Amino acid sequence: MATLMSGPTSRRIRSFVFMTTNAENPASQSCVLLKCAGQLCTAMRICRRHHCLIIVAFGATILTFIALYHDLTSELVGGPQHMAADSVSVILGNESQGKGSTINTTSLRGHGMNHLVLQSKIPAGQKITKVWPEKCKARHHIMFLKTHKTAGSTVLNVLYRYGDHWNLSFALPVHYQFGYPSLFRATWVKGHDTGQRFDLMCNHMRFRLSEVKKVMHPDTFFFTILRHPVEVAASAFSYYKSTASAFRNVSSLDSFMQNPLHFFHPGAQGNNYARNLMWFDLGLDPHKKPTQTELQKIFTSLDNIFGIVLLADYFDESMVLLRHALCWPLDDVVTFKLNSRSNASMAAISQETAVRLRQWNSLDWALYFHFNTSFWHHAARFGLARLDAEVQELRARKKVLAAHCLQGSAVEGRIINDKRFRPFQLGSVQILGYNLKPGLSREEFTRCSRFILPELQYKDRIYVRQFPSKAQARINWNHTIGSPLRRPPVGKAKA
Ligand SMILES: Nc1ncnc2c1ncn2[C@@H]1O[C@H](COP(=O)(O)OS(=O)(=O)O)[C@@H](OP(=O)(O)O)[C@H]1O
Repeated sequence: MATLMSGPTSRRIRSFVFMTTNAENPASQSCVLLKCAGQLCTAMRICRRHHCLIIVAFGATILTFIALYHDLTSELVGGPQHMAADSVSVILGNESQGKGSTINTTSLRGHGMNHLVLQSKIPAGQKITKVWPEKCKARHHIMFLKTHKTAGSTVLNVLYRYGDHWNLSFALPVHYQFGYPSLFRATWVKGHDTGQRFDLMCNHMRFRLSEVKKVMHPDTFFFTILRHPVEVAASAFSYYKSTASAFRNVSSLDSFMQNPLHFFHPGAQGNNYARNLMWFDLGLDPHKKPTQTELQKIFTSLDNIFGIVLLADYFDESMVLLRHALCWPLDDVVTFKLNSRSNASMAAISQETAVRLRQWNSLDWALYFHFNTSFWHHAARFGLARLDAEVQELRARKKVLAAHCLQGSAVEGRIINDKRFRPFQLGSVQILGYNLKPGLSREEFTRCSRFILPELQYKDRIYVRQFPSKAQARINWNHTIGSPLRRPPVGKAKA
């Protein structure tokens, strides 16, 4: 995060000084100088907070001095140090138009190396008009509505890692899930009877706002994720083939869509997975077709509840917008794709079936259409060029992390050596997971494992942290998917 403290000072060298704060260490503030000469900008940490205030107080003269002698100054104020800010966006304006018209995002990263942490080309004829973002505070009160088959497990991993790191409290289900497919009830949250309000909530549920509010803080930020309904239907068909009664006696999605009403009986076991699944998960009535006016009312109400609705189909863009909405560092939304099907488990969808699926899931289609539009409005407000630049940066970091942590790409469960990283398998569909690179140090193994730990294992880990006295009784330590990464020392956990 950065707060602009002072503007340009000289014609030859344009400089900005701004404060940075570090989401990982809010107490550490420092002062960063962004110096642009010609088309090249460099950013560096120049001093700590109190020096920054002095610099700002004395204004342009000192600033220019620093800009010219920044190497020397850097040495004087303590030499190379770890950069506190994680990213700074520079908004560029067209000189002739005067106002900012182009947006460019650059990344300000420290590696504990020398002072040079950012280099960015500024196109000819443009000038810096603003340094972004404005001051913001990382959100720690969050409710993620995890819809089914929409990349929710990957988002969940982001939240688990974040909450784990900051020791935040999670609203966890008393049993396996929050009573799904029934509408959510606050009494299904473990510890609700203590009157505790939780920081994070993110497990599958059928959404009911009034009940969720009972266990969450009043300033909770709500978000969810949707996916193209044809993709959701295809994923749900293979995953819930034996769970949904509508799918059980049909060989393929094509055959199902030839005559869905022959197989589908509303309300029959598991059939929430077979039609308008996202609509259902949002707590809406799948048996009643709303009028246009009712539909608009529903959308307005959802718009008011959810601060952002992500799209699995634009996952990286979603992560960037999310991290800005939450005021989190970019590194916190770096992910590996979790819970994906193997190629062998995927069947091609014919054009004809895709059209039928859209009609069959018309409520999901209406939802997706509405939130796809609002997503891109959100993206446009953020700035498409800025978004694109940050998406590239996110992908680059993902690549570096993968090269560091992973042994190859995602593989079938049976090929995963360490049982703790095997994802839950349902029916005959193959769900992929990862092997970690051999030879990682203990710290690196722990760090890397957080990114690939499947949902159930991570939930158990958090459960152990949050309810140490209950954990041993609840968790089957020898279970292939249930054992946590580090078993608590014998004798510490009480039944
Ligand atoms: N990062 C990213 N980008 C795009 N798509 C992704 C991503 N992560 C997961 N996925 C896909 O999401 C599907 C699994 O969704 P969920 O994790 O929500 O499933 S579940 O309801 O929790 O079982 C599953 O889809 P299918 O492979 O089509 O089944 C995953 O491949």
